[in-house]
Amino acid sequence: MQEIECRAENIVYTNEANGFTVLEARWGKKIMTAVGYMPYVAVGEQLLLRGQWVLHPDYGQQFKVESYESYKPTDLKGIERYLASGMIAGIGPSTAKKLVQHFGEKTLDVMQCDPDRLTEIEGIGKSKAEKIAASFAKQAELRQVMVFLQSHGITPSYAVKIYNQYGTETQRVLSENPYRMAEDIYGIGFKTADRMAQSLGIDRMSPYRVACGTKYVLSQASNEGHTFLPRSLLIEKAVALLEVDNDMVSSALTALAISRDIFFEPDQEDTRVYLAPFYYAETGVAAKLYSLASGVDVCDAAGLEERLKAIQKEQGIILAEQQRKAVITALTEGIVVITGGPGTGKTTAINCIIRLMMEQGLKVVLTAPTGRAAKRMTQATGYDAMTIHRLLEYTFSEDEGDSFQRNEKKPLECDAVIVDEVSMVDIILMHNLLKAMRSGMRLVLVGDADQLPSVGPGNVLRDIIGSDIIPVVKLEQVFRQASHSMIVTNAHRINHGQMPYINVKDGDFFMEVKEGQNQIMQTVIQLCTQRLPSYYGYDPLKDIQVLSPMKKGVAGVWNLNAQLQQRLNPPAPHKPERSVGEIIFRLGDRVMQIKNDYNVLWQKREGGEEGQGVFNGDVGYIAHINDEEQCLTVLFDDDKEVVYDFGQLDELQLAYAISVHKSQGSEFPVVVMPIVSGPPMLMARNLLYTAVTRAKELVVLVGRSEHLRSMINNDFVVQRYSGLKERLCAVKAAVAAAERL
Ligand SMILES: Nc1ncnc2c1ncn2[C@@H]1O[C@H](COP(=O)(O)OP(=O)(O)OP(=O)(O)O)[C@@H](O)[C@H]1O
Repeated sequence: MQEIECRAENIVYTNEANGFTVLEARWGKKIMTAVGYMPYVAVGEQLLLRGQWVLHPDYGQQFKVESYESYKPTDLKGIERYLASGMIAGIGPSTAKKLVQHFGEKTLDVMQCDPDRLTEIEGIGKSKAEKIAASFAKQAELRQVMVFLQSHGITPSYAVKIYNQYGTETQRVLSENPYRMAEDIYGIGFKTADRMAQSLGIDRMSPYRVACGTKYVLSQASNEGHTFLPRSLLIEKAVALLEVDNDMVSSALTALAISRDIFFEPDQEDTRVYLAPFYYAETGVAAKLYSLASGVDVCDAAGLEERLKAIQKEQGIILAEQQRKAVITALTEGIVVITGGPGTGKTTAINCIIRLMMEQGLKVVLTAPTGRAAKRMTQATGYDAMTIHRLLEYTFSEDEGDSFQRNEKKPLECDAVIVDEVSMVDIILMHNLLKAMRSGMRLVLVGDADQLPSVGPGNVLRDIIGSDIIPVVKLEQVFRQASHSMIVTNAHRINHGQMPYINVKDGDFFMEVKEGQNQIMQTVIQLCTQRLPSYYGYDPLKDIQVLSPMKKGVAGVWNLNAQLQQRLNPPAPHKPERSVGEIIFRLGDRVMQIKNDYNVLWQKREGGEEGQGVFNGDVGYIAHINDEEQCLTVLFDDDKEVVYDFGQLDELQLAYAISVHKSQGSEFPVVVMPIVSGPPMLMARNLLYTAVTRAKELVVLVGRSEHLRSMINNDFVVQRYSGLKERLCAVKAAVAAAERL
């Protein structure tokens, strides 16, 4: 790393949101360009830059800044340029000149220590002098905050987030308690805060550190799908993370319970410890499900049977017994869960439910957890379906964070809600949905309980089914029985622990037997780049999706993406690129949004219609990369453009290959999947089942048959700590006990 002392001469570009700056600086007799995160630097300031020289293909030699310090200018010219730059409110070029002529090298000292004297200059009255002094003090403070944060190991890009959060209070707040950052600022975790705390000399045994670290362990557990942790496991993990003893963690738990940050729940084996949001969500979901299940006006069942017969006749179908039961239950009970694998007639049942409900004069809304699932629901039913977030009128604001406008105070204006793909709904989202439902409304939950569970915490669908409290109808007969297609048949075989039928002549389900990860990876690449496009005419960028069980390794998502990118979208002089860590984003790349961002704006290419929200799992293509404006545009759904600031690129990933987990809720014409050996908790039946059910036209597996067999035999479902099932049973028992009194 090199150090350079220079003076900022011209700010070419600065991104207000993240502080990324391009500036020209005087370095000895030369003018040089420096780029990097240098928030709040002003023209005229002296800079100490640390970083290295790089050669940019278009802009030539530049100094890439990793950290920096800035100081007030000291020479007359520098002072004048600084004041004239517009950074200080109330001073323009002519006032700057007058100030420097009058006060000379003492100008900035006067502004700082004796601002009343500014009135000696013609045109500056008392109030203007005060305004100038305040603005100058703010600049000085910014410099100080940046120095403070960087000296404690915080990078400049994080420093901007921190300053945006705490403003002038930054130094005070963080000196007292750096762990607040982990709670208050998205993207800053316990570990960053802990590093800063160490650097500030905060005692490793401080109770606040232990409490913060313990909460961090619980929130990490929620990222793995748990709504709680058993107390002894939590203590073990917190002790390992914090390197403190058991008693300290126990005391922290007591303090956190008193402040209601966490909740304890007795259990036969071990006390369960919940972070407050998951405790409220789980108890709320159990109570509301129970009340919805028992509080509906019963429709006339005999009349319904007659009407359903008429609908079947009209539509030329005869519902199977279970489908009929599902439809009638949806109208006669407050809640019904309809579950079944692909082609078992769930959508057909939904269509009959909608018809019957509408005939009964009920207002029905259709919803699903992702944009893609909602779109499919619209196509399959002919009625508008929207995401649960849109239905609940989600908003985000800096002050209040996430919130839903539809809630217990302003419930949904309908009589029935039908939710598809409910296996993807986590406990928090379910809670928000139920909060917006009045008692007496009907709820129809439709999904496939054998798919991978939701990415977010909880095991909502499986717990509801397992509780035996809510009516469940399981559809088992497969209708989309395929004389021509093996995909549905094989999905069911896999789900029942049987080997799929593979390589049937003229079929759509193949396996290429290959040994070793390298051969497997090479075959996947050949299939995507040559054989499937030339044999079947598939477009490798649009139609084929590689799904890998794992991220790391030769046949993992990361390597496959790099290899496929190299072949399908190689570098070229006319294709701009932007690298983020190890990933290179190039014009034309297939990319995927990897977190829900409900606030990001999109605009339609045709017609300019605007809207908000891009969702985890949405796939698009890079349409522009603009180095000057530091942004990249992705085209989703062929016409929706979303502009990402370079600082936001952690929301995107290459998507030639994606993980099976990320593919949930999506469908693709062709799925290619490497079958390799791996940890049993990953290489399991439900992962294979989820992958195979994503394909509409063709499945190609590549690997060893033994690994395929062991995946199918492995019906291990990763255990999630979730208490919804017991809670539902407990609510029922409590109500029964109350009724006996
Ligand atoms: N009772 C029935 N008799 C005959 N065909 C049926 C019946 N129910 C459904 N089908 C047909 O079976 C096929 C699959 O049905 P449907 O789309 O309702 O299933 P699904 O469970 O929603 O499938 P997926 O989850 O894969 O979308 C459709 O072509 C549908 O018309």
